[in-house]
Amino acid sequence: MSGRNTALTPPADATAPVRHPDAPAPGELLGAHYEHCFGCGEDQPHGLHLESRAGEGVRVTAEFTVKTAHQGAPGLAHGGVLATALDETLGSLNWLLRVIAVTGRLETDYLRPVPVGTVLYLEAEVTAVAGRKIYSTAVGRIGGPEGPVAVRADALFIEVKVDHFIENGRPEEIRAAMAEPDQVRRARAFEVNP
Ligand SMILES: CCCCC/C=C\C/C=C\C/C=C\C/C=C\CCCC(=O)SCCNC(=O)CCNC(=O)[C@H](O)C(C)(C)COP(=O)(O)OP(=O)(O)OC[C@H]1O[C@@H](n2cnc3c(N)ncnc32)[C@H](O)[C@@H]1OP(=O)(O)O
Repeated sequence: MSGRNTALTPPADATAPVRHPDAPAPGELLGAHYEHCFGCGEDQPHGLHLESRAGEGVRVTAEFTVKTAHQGAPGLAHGGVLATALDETLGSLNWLLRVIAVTGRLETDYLRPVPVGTVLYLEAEVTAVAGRKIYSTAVGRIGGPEGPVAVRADALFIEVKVDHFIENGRPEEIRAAMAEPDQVRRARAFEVNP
């Protein structure tokens, strides 16, 4: 094995990301894109209830509190749960670009154990865009927003059309989401994974 996968290195013709003019203002909470989302959904009892906030440029911050339900080893967060928190934070960057995109690749480094009860302070930014490919990176700190880095990730998101969700999602949930009377909530439900 020889280090990072080259699929996460932007190609030579990649460009700097551009914050959409209608992106939420820095400091604004982004809210859940779908109430049943495992990462951010407020009506998802098993979820992480991660809250992301717009930053400057194409950056976001988020906080995730590690609960007893998130354990892998006794008293420590499960690595897959931490990967989910990183994925969700990285996914919320798409809101600032105003594109719909799904995770194609997510590469995670675990640098320090994360005990139950910890608040993980996450920051993510888009580093480059090449056609449908969105390159991004994230860190998760413990002890405070300036604390030591416990986890980090690099990711490649791929832009998709809303049809991606309608064609691939289970009909029951698609119908329920389409029936949502609030237009904004209905649109946001299809921003990420079914
Ligand atoms: C209607 C509303 C409008 C408003 C929208 C506004 C804002 C949206 C904002 C906010 C979102 C908010 C919050 C998000 C929160 C959470 C995030 C969680 C995200 C997830 O948890 S999401 C679930 C897991 N995710 C999947 O469920 C994907 C399954 N997968 C597929 O559905 C396909 O696999 C797909 C679509 C990815 C690609 O398929 P495809 O046929 O469309 O495209 P294709 O294969 O041609 O790839 C095109 C180029 O990407 C390269 N590429 C592709 N995959 C790669 C990989 N893995 N590694 C390296 N490179 C890869 C190719 O090499 C090619 O590169 P090149 O063009 O250079 O050749």
